[in-house]
Amino acid sequence: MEGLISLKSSPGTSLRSFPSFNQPPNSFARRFSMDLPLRRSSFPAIRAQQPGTISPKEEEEEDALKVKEWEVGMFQNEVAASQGIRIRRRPPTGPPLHYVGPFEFRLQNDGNTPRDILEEIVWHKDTEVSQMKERKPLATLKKFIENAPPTRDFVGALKAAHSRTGLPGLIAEVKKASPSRGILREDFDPVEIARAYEKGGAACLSVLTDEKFFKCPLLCKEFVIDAWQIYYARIKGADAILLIAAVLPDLDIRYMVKICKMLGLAALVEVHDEREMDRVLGIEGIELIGINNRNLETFEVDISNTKKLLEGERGQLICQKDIIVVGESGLFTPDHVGYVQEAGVKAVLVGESIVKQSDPGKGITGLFGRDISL
Ligand SMILES: O=C(O)c1ccccc1NCC(=O)[C@H](O)[C@H](O)COP(=O)(O)O
Repeated sequence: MEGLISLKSSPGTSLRSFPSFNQPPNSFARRFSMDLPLRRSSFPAIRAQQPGTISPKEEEEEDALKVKEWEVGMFQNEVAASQGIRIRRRPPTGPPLHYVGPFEFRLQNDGNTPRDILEEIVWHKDTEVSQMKERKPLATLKKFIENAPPTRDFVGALKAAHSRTGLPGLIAEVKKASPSRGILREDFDPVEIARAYEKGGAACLSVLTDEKFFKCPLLCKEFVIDAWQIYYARIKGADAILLIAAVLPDLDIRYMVKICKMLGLAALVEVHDEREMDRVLGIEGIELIGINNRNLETFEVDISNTKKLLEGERGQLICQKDIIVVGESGLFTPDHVGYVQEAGVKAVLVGESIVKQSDPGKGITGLFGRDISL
């Protein structure tokens, strides 16, 4: 699965070959009719496994909301915009990334050109997922899942690390490069780095999900835009998956969280500002919230963002709901870790500061100011 490690455009493929090229925008109707059953009664598996997570009244309200959205024919971008989401989904004409021959080109305009890196990533992901779904339809993935080994307890591993060390449980990120920082490590051996993290005391790993060599539970760090990706991550060995509130409307998050539960995956729901935090706190069944200190549209990093989002009523609600908060991005020193811990996080997700070290395991000791493997 392509993730943060390989955020490159696919090699010169013509937009004509993309199956979704001529399809209408990703309306809820089209997407849910393809990926997920709509009606309440068509969710027996989810309901059977999740007794009591949602009251009948809430279910009715949820269904009414869905039907309403279908009736008024709201497209996903409109629903998303109404929730303050600035990221738009890929338009049917797609981004003008590929030109076919010297004489064919498309005029760029605001509607068919991504506004920022996150939007570009999401649009690219849309074409990539469409292609992958053609090769491996959902029905095929479901058959694999029937025989897949059980998932490891991602949230449990973070809690255990926190109680063992008194420090935030570490999700150590294996990444070669990032859009904001470029190449982080030339001699990139993901298996070796992950082993060093494990030895250095990481509770969990954030990594591409096609490797199965580690005891630590794995977070599939992806730009999830389609439920298909969750099934795919599960068969590739993920124990948890990232859902980004800046990209996904509430309804998508709700359904995706349910799918994660059904598949035994933890969902790390990532927020960056107060509005996203409030949206996510309004969704039932969320166990893990990541506060990203990096603005994914501007790349600005500010670790005081974690503190800001955990102050006052939001922090109290998070405690009441027993949600584990993960402080993400821009953590380089024991002071940084102490600062976000003081703000209320019980786990941290760290990439750059440890992946760049010649011994990433020792990088963890440097980050926490002591050996956390003991
Ligand atoms: O890191 C980026 O440049 C980036 C750009 C666009 C979308 C996501 C991006 N990064 C994801 C992350 O937030 C970080 O990989 C993760 O939180 C670790 O951050 P750090 O410790 O600062 O490497």
